[in-house]
Amino acid sequence: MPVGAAVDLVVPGSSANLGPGFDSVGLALGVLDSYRAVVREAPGLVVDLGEESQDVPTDERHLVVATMYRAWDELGVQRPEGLELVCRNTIRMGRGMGSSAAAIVAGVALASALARPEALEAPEGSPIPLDLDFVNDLSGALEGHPDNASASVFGGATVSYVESRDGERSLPRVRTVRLPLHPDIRPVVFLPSTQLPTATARAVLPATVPHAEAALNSARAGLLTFALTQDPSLLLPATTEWLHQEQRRGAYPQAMALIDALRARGHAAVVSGAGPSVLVLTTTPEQVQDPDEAAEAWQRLGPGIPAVGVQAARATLRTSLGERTAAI
Ligand SMILES: Nc1ncnc2c1ncn2[C@@H]1O[C@H](COP(=O)(O)OP(=O)(O)OP(=O)(O)O)[C@@H](O)[C@H]1O
Ligand SMILES: N[C@@H](CCO)C(=O)O
Repeated sequence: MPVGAAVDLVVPGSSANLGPGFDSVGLALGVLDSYRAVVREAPGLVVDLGEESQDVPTDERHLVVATMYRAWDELGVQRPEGLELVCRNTIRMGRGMGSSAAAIVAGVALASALARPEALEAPEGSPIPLDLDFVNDLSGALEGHPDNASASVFGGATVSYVESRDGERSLPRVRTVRLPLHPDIRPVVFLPSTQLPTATARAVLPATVPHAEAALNSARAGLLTFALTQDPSLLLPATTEWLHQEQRRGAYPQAMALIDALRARGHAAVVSGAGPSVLVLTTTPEQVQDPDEAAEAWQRLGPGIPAVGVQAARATLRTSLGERTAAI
């Protein structure tokens, strides 16, 4: 990989599950992480977390760096001796806003983009095309479930499924379709101050569910795609589910209390991903307020739904990352 190759990248966070679409349905959210990766002549790794940095390692264990190394291995590309990664993160970690999936998507996309000649030769600031299917496949495999990653890759609302585990490929193949979202749907997110690691939330899930409950869930998952695309008035019944929220209630009791209160008022409230954020899908966002503001300090966001996902461009090294990524 040539010294001087440089890529700027922006990737949205996401919500996952949306009720019955456990591990399959994703929704991109307008909360963005930005990265700059530069191949340096000086050997070694430099990770710049910025002033708002969250608590993550700055060596090869950094999730974006570790993913870049993994993606280069997968692509058969040799790692550069010198690498600088600048991170400007606004997706809060451990909240169910898809931070780890966005970091993995960023890592795969940065590695792919740096391996292309455009990363060195294209005019500064020009877009670098990405093989989004490759980014989606590897990101879903590394994350362990494709829902958040697919939304960060493609933007909008996504439904993902694994096509085969037949052993012909080293990775299962993730297939993703984008739903043509009804234009009136708006997300409202209630962000808590506390974190819940996804691994903890997954550890409390049962190994099996009764067949009758799986059948109920599958009906609502089908209804969810109709409500999201055709008829948002069905979002309340379409976001009822049987696979994960009740089973995790003990892991995020405040989130479930807020969801119960919002749903009792007719709002389609669900746990966002593995929690503990709460997502409400609505056509009347101004009517969605915390019914019990005293109970927990929720930060209310109206992030919008980006129509595109991860984007890369030849870095403009004279410009700071924040100024640059605003323009990608
Ligand atoms: N942008 C990032 N940069 C570096 N490491 C990250 C980043 N995002 C997540 N991580 C790592 O992943 C861990 C949190 O991941 P986790 O999956 O628990 O939360 P999440 O991705 O925010 O939530 P969810 O997957 O439910 O949406 C962090 O503790 C950190 O180690
Ligand atoms: N579908 C995942 C999303 C969190 O990463 C879960 O609920 O565990």
